[in-house]
Amino acid sequence: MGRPVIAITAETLDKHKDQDTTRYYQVMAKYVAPVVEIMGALPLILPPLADKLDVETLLNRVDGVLLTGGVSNIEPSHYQGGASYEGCPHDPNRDATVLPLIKQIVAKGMPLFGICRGFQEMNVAYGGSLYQQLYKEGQFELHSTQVDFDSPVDSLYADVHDLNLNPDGVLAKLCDGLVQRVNSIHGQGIKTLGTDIQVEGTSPDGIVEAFSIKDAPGFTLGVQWHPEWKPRNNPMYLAMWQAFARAAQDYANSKA
Ligand SMILES: N[C@@H](CCC(=O)NCCCC(=O)O)C(=O)O
Repeated sequence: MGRPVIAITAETLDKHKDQDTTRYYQVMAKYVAPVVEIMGALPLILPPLADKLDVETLLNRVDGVLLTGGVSNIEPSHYQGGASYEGCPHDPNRDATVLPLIKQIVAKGMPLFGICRGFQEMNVAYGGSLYQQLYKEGQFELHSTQVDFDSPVDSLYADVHDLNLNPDGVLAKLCDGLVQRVNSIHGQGIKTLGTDIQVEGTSPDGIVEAFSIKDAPGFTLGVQWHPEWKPRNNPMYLAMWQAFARAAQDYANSKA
């Protein structure tokens, strides 16, 4: 059997405003590494081409999709969230590419794994909404809601709070113990849950940290933290990549 192919969503980086000749489509290497090194899959970087992307060909060729994290935030118009706060970074190309894809991936039974921005994209695609600035709510101090990317990476990505798992969920079945530790690098968070979403885990202050899609025909998992960060150092992080790998291999085999 061939190795599965995993599409990995990229984000837009414009070196010069309004000049798409100096545009980059980029993915941090930490998202590619577990796809290659743990999953043994072939990574395919998916540029945010919006309606220029041939979705039918994409969905016929790949065996799983990884929705990456990203500094930019989903435009609040996608979840009736009012105006953006001043200076909020956006990536409209990424929104226009990823949001319409999500339900199609799930409907095909194709494995889907969403991380941080990717997790938020899954919630919004299913009709949910986000807090634009978690720290302004005053009750979610557990989260590094004003992320300082200049701090040393090992402290930026350190596990900082508990995760309470839903004992009936798919994530709990992958883990040894119902309380885990996770890192936290996000300024936004789930306000209302989309439809057909099963909560898999929450932080002690009540933020939804992990979910799956109810009754999905294939593997689905979205998480607010970063399991791509040193996944071999945290048994739950590793188990999640291994579960995604098994699902993608099964999906690839089913097409053969
Ligand atoms: N912008 C959103 C999502 C947070 C997120 O994906 N952070 C990733 C940062 C870069 C990385 O390590 O990949 C929010 O702020 O909530």
